[in-house]
Amino acid sequence: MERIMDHLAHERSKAQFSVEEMKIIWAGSLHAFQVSDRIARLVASDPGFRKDNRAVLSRKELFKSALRKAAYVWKRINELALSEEEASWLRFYVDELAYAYIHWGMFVPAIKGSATEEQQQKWLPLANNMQIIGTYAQTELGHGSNVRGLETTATFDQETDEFIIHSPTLTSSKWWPGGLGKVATHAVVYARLITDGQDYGVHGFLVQIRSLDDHFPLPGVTVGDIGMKFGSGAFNSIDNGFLRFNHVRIPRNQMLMKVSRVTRQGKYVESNVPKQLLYGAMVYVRQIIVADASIALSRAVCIATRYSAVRRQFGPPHEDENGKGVETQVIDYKTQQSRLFPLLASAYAFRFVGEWLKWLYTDLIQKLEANDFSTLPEAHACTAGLKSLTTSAAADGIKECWKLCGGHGYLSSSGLPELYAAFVPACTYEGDNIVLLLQVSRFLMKTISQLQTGKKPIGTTAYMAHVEHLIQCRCTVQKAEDWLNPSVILEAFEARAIRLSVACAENLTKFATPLQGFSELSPDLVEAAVAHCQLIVVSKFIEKLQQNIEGNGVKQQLETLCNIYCLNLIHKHLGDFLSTGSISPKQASLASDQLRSRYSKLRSNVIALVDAFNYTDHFLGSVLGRYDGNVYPKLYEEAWKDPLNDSIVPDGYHEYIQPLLKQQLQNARL
Ligand SMILES: CCCCCCCCCCCCC/C=C/C(=O)SCCNC(=O)CCNC(=O)[C@H](O)C(C)(C)COP(=O)(O)OP(=O)(O)OC[C@H]1O[C@@H](n2cnc3c(N)ncnc32)[C@H](O)[C@@H]1OP(=O)(O)O
Ligand SMILES: Cc1cc2nc3c(=O)[nH]c(=O)nc-3n(C[C@H](O)[C@H](O)[C@H](O)COP(=O)(O)OP(=O)(O)OC[C@H]3O[C@@H](n4cnc5c(N)ncnc54)[C@H](O)[C@@H]3O)c2cc1C
Repeated sequence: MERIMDHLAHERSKAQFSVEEMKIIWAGSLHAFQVSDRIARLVASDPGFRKDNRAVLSRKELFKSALRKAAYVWKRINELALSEEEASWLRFYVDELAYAYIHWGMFVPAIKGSATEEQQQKWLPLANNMQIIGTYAQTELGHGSNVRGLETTATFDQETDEFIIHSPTLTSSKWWPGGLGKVATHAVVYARLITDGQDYGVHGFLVQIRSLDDHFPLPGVTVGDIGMKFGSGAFNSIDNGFLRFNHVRIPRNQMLMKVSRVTRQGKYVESNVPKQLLYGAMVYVRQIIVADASIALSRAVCIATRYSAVRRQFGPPHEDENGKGVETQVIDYKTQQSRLFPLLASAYAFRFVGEWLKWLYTDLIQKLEANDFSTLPEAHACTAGLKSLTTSAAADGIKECWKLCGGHGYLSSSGLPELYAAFVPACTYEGDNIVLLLQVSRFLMKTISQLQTGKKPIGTTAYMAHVEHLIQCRCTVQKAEDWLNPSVILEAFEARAIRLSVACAENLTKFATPLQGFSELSPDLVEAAVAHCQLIVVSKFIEKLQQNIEGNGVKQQLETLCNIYCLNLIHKHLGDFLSTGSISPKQASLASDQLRSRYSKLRSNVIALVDAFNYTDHFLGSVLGRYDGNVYPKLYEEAWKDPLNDSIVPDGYHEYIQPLLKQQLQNARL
């Protein structure tokens, strides 16, 4: 036991940089670090936020426990008079999915984004004080991705000045909204607006669905939970629900009227803001999900890295720091490094691109407030594309981390199965990842076609202005060290991205209609979108390194991580880089040499690099990822806690095992 604890301490002593300074870089600022650190400790030390029994709770117990915690969170927020920032850290570290995620993450933003000032003044105080609990009811049984295909109707009745909300078919039943099944009192419902017999497409409406007195559904409302979801714990603590309306009436002023409105006379009037602002809540949440992806991946990487340093298998006996003969730490196997270290690098890369995306979103909101809508298409493409790229990579990465931990990774107590089950739906919710990449490719094709009209591409597509150079340029790498030059890396990624996009644009012209071309070429378009999004991540990592980064050795570690992130992508997508002629086979081989050498350079710092995430043992929720590395005694202790070990002879022995054994005995005697 002592040896293992010493072992991680020894790993930490090998770090070549200031972990404390890196913690600040990871958090984003000294202030963010101090607040998050304080709240993380507060949560970890409060028995009311215990979560180690989640995997063995039944669905009903789990749901009730999530309700209890959500109420306790609210109580603590008020008792401690926490600021909005502190409150959101508290919800984050409690780490239990409940209705509050949708209430704060989607219901409130949807009101802020789509309601008029007057409507906000009425509804936001109620929502902010949790006097009403809201959900975001967009998806239906028959349609999720195709929002324009939603079937719920909101028909204006001029006589009573009301909308009649109705579910005309089974497939129009709302299906999936979180917090809807058993908790929400109100919902932002997306429905087709019909007035004067004309269908004006999908709009948002604020609908009360349950009584505020006894919590029963209001007349005409049928509502319930859609059932168990993948994995134990995870999303089963939340009540994703179904909802059907039978001619439910709401006042006209409960249509969210920022984008367009219906007058007392039933006239449909558009405002001067683009109709896409109706989808504003999705842009907001997609940006948050990119930050979630870096957190989910970094949690898994932290667990797998610490455990890989503790775990030993095979190898010529080494001497440890005390001169004892020991086997090889699995983290020293090159295969383990080549699977794990790129994930560590990705966690940092996603953190920085998430930080940038947050800035982009804030900038967008400021511009929208000034009636400048020019950056909306780019913000939509960036949030959609990066949500897709980072969640797919994080979900795959978490699964890889569990395999990196061998058999013990499969145990609930490793924390990895639940983390995976909780995170993998991020590839689907807030937009299926492929559907979102197709949105990016549509944006790219539009940008390319506009190049011919002389329109200058801006922001993340600015590189497209250099299309002629990027189509012809040749990568200058001659030796492995040349791959450490950021401008060489950037040019290779730009060349690959633009060549894939231009090839798609050229191929599209070969089809009878753009629609047909888009459909036939969609796999290629998705690849082009991935290449563009990876370029954004790479360029934002490189930009981060150009900032003033303080702290002993911190910048050097980030440079190594950036190199690993980029070179590993080249390695994984070699087909693209070679087929587009962005690099040569010889340069690809030099990139692999350099990648191997970066792994060796990173090795002594990896434990400190995961310590810099500053995750408490409570938040990690993993025996394998414990800070002290005291894995084996704790695994043994955890095993004893399983309810099956409550009795020595299991329940069912007398009914099912004993008769069997006795029967065999009788047979044997015969
Ligand atoms: C244990 C720890 C784990 C941590 C996990 C944290 C958990 C967090 C909590 C989890 C909460 C989950 C909550 C989930 C909620 C949901 O899922 S809500 C439902 C979300 N639904 C979707 O995302 C649907 C996806 N579909 C769409 O977004 C769109 O309908 C579409 C695909 C974009 C539509 O395509 P299309 O029909 O072709 O487009 P149009 O509708 O006609 O649009 C025309 C133009 O508008 C542009 N556009 C589209 N969307 C937006 C937008 N959001 N913003 C700005 N612009 C947009 C589009 O590109 C078109 O532009 P042009 O090409 O210029 O015409
Ligand atoms: C855990 C969870 C929580 C959720 N929470 C909410 C919520 O709070 N509120 C809410 O309204 N919704 C919620 N959703 C629903 C979610 O937003 C949708 O499931 C999501 O948008 C995907 O839509 P879909 O289910 O219709 O998938 P589909 O579109 O049916 O996807 C099925 C397959 O078809 C493919 N596909 C679809 N269209 C195309 C296309 N044009 N081109 C190529 N391939 C295509 C997809 O890639 C996918 O492989 C939640 C979902 C989950 C899993």
